[in-house]
Amino acid sequence: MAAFVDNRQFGTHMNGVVRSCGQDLKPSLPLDFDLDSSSSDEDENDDASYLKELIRKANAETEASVMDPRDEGTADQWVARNSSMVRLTGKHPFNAESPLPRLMHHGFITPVPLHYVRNHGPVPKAKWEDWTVEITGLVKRPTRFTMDRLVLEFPHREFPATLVCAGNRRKEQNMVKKTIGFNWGSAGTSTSVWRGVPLRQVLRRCGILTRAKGALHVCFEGAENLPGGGGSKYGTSISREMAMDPSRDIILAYMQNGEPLAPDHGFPVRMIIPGFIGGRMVKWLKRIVVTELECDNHYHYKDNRVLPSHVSPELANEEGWWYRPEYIINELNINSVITTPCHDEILPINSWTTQRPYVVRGYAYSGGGRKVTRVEVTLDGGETWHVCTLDHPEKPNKYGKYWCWCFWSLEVEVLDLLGTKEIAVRAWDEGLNTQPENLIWNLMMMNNCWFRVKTNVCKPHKGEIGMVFEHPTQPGNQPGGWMAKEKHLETSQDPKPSLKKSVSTPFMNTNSKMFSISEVKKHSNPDSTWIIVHGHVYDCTRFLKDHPGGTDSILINAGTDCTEEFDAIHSDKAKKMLEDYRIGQLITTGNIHKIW
Ligand code: HEM
Repeated sequence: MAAFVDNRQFGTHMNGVVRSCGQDLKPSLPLDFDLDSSSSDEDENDDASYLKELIRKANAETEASVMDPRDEGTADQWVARNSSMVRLTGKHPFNAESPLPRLMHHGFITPVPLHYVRNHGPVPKAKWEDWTVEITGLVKRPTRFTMDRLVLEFPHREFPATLVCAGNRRKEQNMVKKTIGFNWGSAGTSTSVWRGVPLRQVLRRCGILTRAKGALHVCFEGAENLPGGGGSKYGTSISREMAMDPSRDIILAYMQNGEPLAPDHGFPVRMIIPGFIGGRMVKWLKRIVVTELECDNHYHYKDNRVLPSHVSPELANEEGWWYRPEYIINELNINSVITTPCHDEILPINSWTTQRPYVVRGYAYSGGGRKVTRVEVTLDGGETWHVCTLDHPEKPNKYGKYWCWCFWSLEVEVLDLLGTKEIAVRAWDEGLNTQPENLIWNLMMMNNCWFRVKTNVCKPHKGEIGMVFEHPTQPGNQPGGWMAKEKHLETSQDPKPSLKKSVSTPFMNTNSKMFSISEVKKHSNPDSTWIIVHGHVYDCTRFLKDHPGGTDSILINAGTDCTEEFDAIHSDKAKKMLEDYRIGQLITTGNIHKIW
């Protein structure tokens, strides 16, 4: 296998289109650049035909990206997206996951338009030829690389890696008690073939200083022009040990599934840190700073942490929980999900279906390169477990690390399914980590309890019986899932006011001025911004500049009823804050809108 891959075939990019620039492009290299040391141990497991085949398969069944009318009027109206993606934070910013069956249909490599997206703000309008990545801080040779220099001066690495948002499966947490995050279902994960230049080689080229000289952390800074949130850019850091560890395959990626990155995935360049949570893989990468201290960006501290269950946002602020290093999340935890049966699937019970086994299927992943070694399914609440068949389509790297999800399956007799109330799955990795039986609630993320699918008897047709399967939740504000039903049962039997009512009582404010919808519609600009939530009218004008979700996300809803979106996105704290902005109530054709 070639130790050094000539990148000149890649050429120059213009607005995401590859333009070959031939052999005459020979950028000058620094005098002390050591070609050999930067390439010899990195490229051994690049297997061109294996990667080509993965990419071919991923792109064989096209999944279109189109201009989505939902983006009209937002800063992202120029970004093409797949219309099946489930939007989790309203129109803007774009946070979305694929419907789970659609994601699974494509198997190992996810087509780019179906890859989950986590954006904190508008997508930067980047141009390949203008973009630079600056390497600075505790390095001997601070350098600003153009994209062409990055591509041409370093050997590339290319391999498949699964990305997971640390919030994957968060809606289950939110059903127990609202966290400060929005409702990810179980498709907050996807796999691509990524190509990029190794971070450690870039840092070595720039002469990263020694630990003794204080070079302990490597900070990544993106270009997002972010609203509120205490900082205008997304940023985070990892330790020097991780950044320089050759076994971790950390790259500055510029291609995904054989194409330049899509705007939503960080065009022209982003970090890929295999085995880590997506939140450390900064998109639209602008700067890498080597420092003595961890990155001081708002998102580095106030996001991507698992705090003890009793810690509320207020306590986290008062007692400084955000800043305790032991609660940071870097590597993914072990997780698995049942994908077949899918939610609402019906299995008719008849002489044909009972003659053959039903195949239960799903995905599993773990962090830090740890291989998933076992997946087990129980049909009796954990009394007995069936060991599933595993399919690991990836080749581990030369250090034995696994960066991708795997798939599992188990043949089950239909009559056994008929006798059960629940199918549950748990996975194990080579560190013998496994998933907890019950959800361990925390303020933010990393839910990995057993994934449970409930079964119920139903009548698919007259005179026929069948089984219907129910997943715990559905993503975003989509209704459905057994957790919602159980919560409803709990609250309807509870004589005390429900959580939702007790914490979301903007209505203690006795202002009862009445407004017609046409009056509200007039206030849809930055000078006067009104919204309707649950039949109440709010004037958000003075809050626009402070809104953690950005000015745009409120402005595009100004003058309208955005109850569904507001509820889907916000924490109880945010709902309480709304109280301060209430100015009255909505009149609907003579009736007062029903409250809550
Ligand atoms: C006065 C009205 C509003 C208040 C007080 C408010 C408050 C907040 C707060 C506190 C957050 C941080 C996350 C949390 O604690 O839940 C947030 C985030 C956010 N809000 Fe609002 N919000 C308001 C209106 C809106 C509206 C009308 C929309 C659009 C429907 C919206 C969309 C968002 C989005 C997209 C985020 C970012 C979620 C993320 O990326 O994590 N907000 N808001």
